[in-house]
Parts: sequence; C-alpha cells; structure tokens
Amino acid sequence: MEVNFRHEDSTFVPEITTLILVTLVTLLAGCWRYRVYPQLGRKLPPRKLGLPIVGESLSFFKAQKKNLVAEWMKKCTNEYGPIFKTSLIGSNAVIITGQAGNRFIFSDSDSGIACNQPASELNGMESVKVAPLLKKTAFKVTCSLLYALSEGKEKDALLENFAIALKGIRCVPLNFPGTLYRKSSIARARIRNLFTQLIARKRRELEEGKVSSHEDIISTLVSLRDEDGKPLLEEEIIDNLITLMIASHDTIAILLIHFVRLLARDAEICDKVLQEQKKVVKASEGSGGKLSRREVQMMKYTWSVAQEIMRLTPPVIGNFRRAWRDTRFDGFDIPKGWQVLWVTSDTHLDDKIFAEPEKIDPSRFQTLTKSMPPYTYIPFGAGQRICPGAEFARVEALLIIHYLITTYRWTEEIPDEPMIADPIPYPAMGLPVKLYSRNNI
Ligand code: HEM
Repeated sequence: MEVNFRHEDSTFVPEITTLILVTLVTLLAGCWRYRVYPQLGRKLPPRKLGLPIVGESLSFFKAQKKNLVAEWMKKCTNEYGPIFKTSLIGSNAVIITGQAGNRFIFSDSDSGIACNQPASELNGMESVKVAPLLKKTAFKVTCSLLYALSEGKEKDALLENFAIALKGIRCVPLNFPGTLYRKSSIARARIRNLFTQLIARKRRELEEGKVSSHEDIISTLVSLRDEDGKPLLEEEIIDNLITLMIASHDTIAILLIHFVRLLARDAEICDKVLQEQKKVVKASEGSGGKLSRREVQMMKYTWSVAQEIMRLTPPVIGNFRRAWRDTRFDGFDIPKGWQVLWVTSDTHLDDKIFAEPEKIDPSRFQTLTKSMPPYTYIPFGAGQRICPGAEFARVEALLIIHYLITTYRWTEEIPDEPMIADPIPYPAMGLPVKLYSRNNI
C-alpha cells in the first residue's frame, strides 16, 4: 500500500507541473501569436484589444442586448476615429465605419478583404402578437416561393427545427445532453435530413419531367452544371438552401415588425400609406384584385417608409469579413487573418448625410435617393456582395403591408413596450396589437 501511495504521489506532482507548464507555454504562445506579433512593425488602428480571449465580446454583446450598438460604435468613433481595433469572440478585429470605410469594404477593388462566411390566419382574430406571426409568415413565404413547399408536415417540421437551430447560433458551444447547443445541433441535423429528402424528391420529379429546372431554387441548384458538366455536391446544395433560409427569414420579419409598429404609432404616415394602397386596390379592380409588377411599382411612398425604417433600424447591423492578406486602410495596417467588421448604423445616423437623422421622415427617400452619396445607405450592403434578395424582400414586404393595411387597422396593446435586441431591435413582448377589420376599402 505504502509503495503504491508513494508511486501515485510521485507521478501526480510531475503531471501537475507539466500541466501548468503546458498551460503557461500555450498562454504565452497565444499572447505572442495574437497580441504581440500582429503589432510588430505595423501601425495598427488605435484602441486596446481588451482582455485576452474574451476581448470586448462582453461589452459589445451587452450593448447589442440592450439595443445600444449604435451608441457603442459612436462612443468609439468619437474617441478613436472611423477605424479602430478590438477583439470579438476570440478573434482580433478591425471595425471600419463611415462612407470611405464602406467604400473600401464594398468596392470591387483589391482591398485584401474577403467574405467570411426567412395572412389569412388573421381572420376573426381580435388580438395578435405581431412579431411571432410575421416571423412565421416570412418563413412560410420563403418555403413556398423558394422551395415550392406546400402547407403540411414538412413545412411545419422545417419551421420548428429552424427556430431551435437559430437559437444555437449565438450560444456557448457546450455539447452535453440538454444544452441549447446540443438541441440546436440535433435541429440542424434534422434540417439537413429534410433537405436531403426534398432534394431526392426534386431529382425524381426532374427526371420524370414533372417539374422544370427553373421551378424553384431546389430544382435550379440540382440542375446546375459547371463548365465540365459536373453537378453541385449535395452538401453544397444543402448549404445554399440553409444560407437562403437564414438570410431571408429574420430580415424581412424585422422590417415588417417595425413597419406595423410605426403604422400603429404615426397616424400621418399610416394615412399616407393607406391612401396609396387604396389607389393600388382601385388599379387592380380590372384584374379581380390580383397585384402585378405594375401595382407594386405604384407603392412608392410605402417603400420610402420601409427605407426609412431600415435606415433607423437596419435588419442587418453589419457583417464580418476577413483580411486574407496584410492590407491597409486610412493609414493603418490590418494584419492577415484579422476579422473586419463593417457597420450599418454609422452613416445611417450621420447628420451630414441625413438631416435630423433621429427623425422619422420617409420623404427623404423620395427626394434624396439620387443625391445620396454612394456607400452611405447600406441596409442591403453594397458592391459585389450586395444582398441578392433585396428585390425579393421589397416585393414581399410591400405585398404583406398592402394586405394588412387594406384589411385591418390596429392599435398597440402595450404602448410603451420596450425594445430588446435579438440581436436586432425587437419588441420585448412580441408586439401584441388589437385588430379591427376595415370594411370600407
Ligand atoms: C429586408 C430584408 C433584407 C435585408 C435588410 C438584407 C440584408 C443583407 C445584407 C446586409 C447582407 C450582407 C451583405 C454583405 O455582407 O456585404 C445580405 C446578404 C445576403 N442576403 Fe439579404 N437581406 C434581406 C433579405 C434577403 C432575402 C429575402 C434573401 C433571399 C431570398 C436574402 C438573401 C441573401 C443572401 C443569399 C446573402 C449572402 C450574399 C453573399 O454572401 O454574397 N436576403 N443581405
């Protein structure tokens, strides 16, 4: 027994010492690799990187949760100028703001920066929570128009799993039974499975000549061939379908939620939108109320309201790129491998571009658009990577607002409902409203 104890004790001490040494060496190596080395011989943008590993993630995400990202950015740009460095989610990052910065990121020039990386149900309802309803509606539109999925179990399963998968995007990656991350991974696997089945069905229907290669996004991706006649891998098709779902879902829903909220709050804007939509109803009488491109083009004021909403509450607050080589902007070095974050709010709230930027004034988009400097109004991004769904989003948002405002009027049930960020500003209680039918259109 004695011998055994001694034996265990004697190996235990070296093991601990080795562990401490390995940890120290790893920390020092990490410090050298991510903190010291990038600064050597370079003029990096100003500002400290914050705590090791954690960086400024906590203060950034706290600001995001409280819907204070624009203020967080303003404080930094006031102190350090339009370009400054930070460390977010374990990566060194440069945040670039302002028109010149937007041009540097969006223009096609060789900047060294590359990309990193979803109604009739309302009938008879008196009170409804707008936010979850519009999220579900946007999701269903994507499923119907992009994936040609009709109502049924498949669509419901996709919606259910997608909601769980999304929650897991921003959670701590602890892969244990019961954790959000584990549930989200299971939901992602189910979504992949569902898409695999949909792709197989679409392949069969294409072979049997039941659908055309342009029927929907799935048939298009399945039919695509490269120069050598090779099709896309199934994994590539699934990745594209998931990207489309993420990109189209919350974005339109957030725009519509803020639109419905504004119409409940601003009687003048609401009346102008209603008058425009009444003209659209009249124009569509000849075609039995069906709306075509011509009627959508008539909705100019309604779209200017949407543009103003996206100026003040952009559905996408910015996006990450990565420096694929050492590069420079505004006299500062941006080391290869660092993250580069562009942000929407800075130019959207710049009083040199938008007079009285805090004021809601849709008319600025009726007079200003042509004279607006490039790279200043960027809800859909700009340049080569501009959102490919911008026109889809415009038509979908306009049609949903048309349907809502010509069928109902509504009042907020909680007039002072606070906003939370999820990560985009979102009514904390889901925007419950009282609905009243309009019978006089
Ligand atoms: C109001 C609604 C929408 C807004 C504000 C919006 C905004 C954006 C923004 C800012 C980007 C990033 C651009 C960049 O990183 O440079 C983006 C990318 C993207 N959006 Fe949208 N989007 C909306 C709706 C949609 C819809 C409906 C679809 C699909 C039908 C869509 C598909 C995409 C795709 C596929 C990308 C990635 C493009 C790429 O990586 O090159 N978006 N969107």
